Amino acid sequence: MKKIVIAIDGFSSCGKSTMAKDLARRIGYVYVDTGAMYRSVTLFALNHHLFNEDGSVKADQLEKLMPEVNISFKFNTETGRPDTYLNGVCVENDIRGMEVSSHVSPIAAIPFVREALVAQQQRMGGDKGIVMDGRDIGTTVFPEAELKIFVTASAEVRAQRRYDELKAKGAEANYDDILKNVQERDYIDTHREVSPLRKADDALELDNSHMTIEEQNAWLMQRFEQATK
Ligand SMILES: Nc1ncnc2c1ncn2[C@@H]1O[C@H](COP(=O)(O)OP(=O)(O)O)[C@@H](O)[C@H]1O
Ligand SMILES: Nc1ccn([C@@H]2O[C@H](COP(=O)(O)OP(=O)(O)O)[C@@H](O)[C@H]2O)c(=O)n1
Repeated sequence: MKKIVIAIDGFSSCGKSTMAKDLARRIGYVYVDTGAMYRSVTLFALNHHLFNEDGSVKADQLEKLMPEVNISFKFNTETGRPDTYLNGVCVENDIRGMEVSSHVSPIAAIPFVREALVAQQQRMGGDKGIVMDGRDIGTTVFPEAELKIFVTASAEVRAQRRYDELKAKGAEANYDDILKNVQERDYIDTHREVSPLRKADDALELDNSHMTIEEQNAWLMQRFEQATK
């Protein structure tokens, strides 16, 4: 069967990677979490002290160091999902914590960061057979994707899901802080100049506020079947 590109965009913590990962596994496609790439650049910037006290980025210094940022993915057979590597080191846990979450949006608004990551993402999808999730996949990375999904859910529902996830991992979590972070990132992601988060005109919208994971996975599978029949 002809392979296609599947672009899944939407707001923070609404279940994009959960659905994307499940679909990729079921149909034998590669899954790419582009948020993990922006998170990895953020971790690199934190490790190199490239944030000013007011939270802004020392962009000139980061630009010089960008050639040293090498992001890759390796499939983890135990978890059944790809782990993210920054310069050869697995950073899967480090990039999911609140410190990276609260610094990632200004990094993702920098044009040279987006240019570098978008080019890498387009190379990864060159042979199709890929499910990619993020904010700008259907609008900028793969505007010609055969199937585009735009996922939403209320900010409160999303914050609760993220809170439950951090708690289950035994990590520190405060619901109010997470809600504030989700709302701040939504604002920055939708208002930045370069590739702001928005629904592509030809994307199918899914509000999964009141859906279970199984229901949304089944919904996506049906859309895939319709797109490839
Ligand atoms: N429909 C759903 N109902 C309840 N929890 C969900 C649902 N979809 C995803 N989740 C959970 O919400 C959290 C955020 O989902 P995730 O896929 O990481 O979101 P995103 O990739 O959009 O940031 C995860 O812990 C995931 O297991
Ligand atoms: N394609 C993408 C993916 C993520 N991002 C940025 O990276 C951040 C983290 O993305 P993520 O998908 O890991 O975020 P969550 O939805 O998991 O909270 C987002 O808040 C965006 O600022 C982006 O700008 N473009």
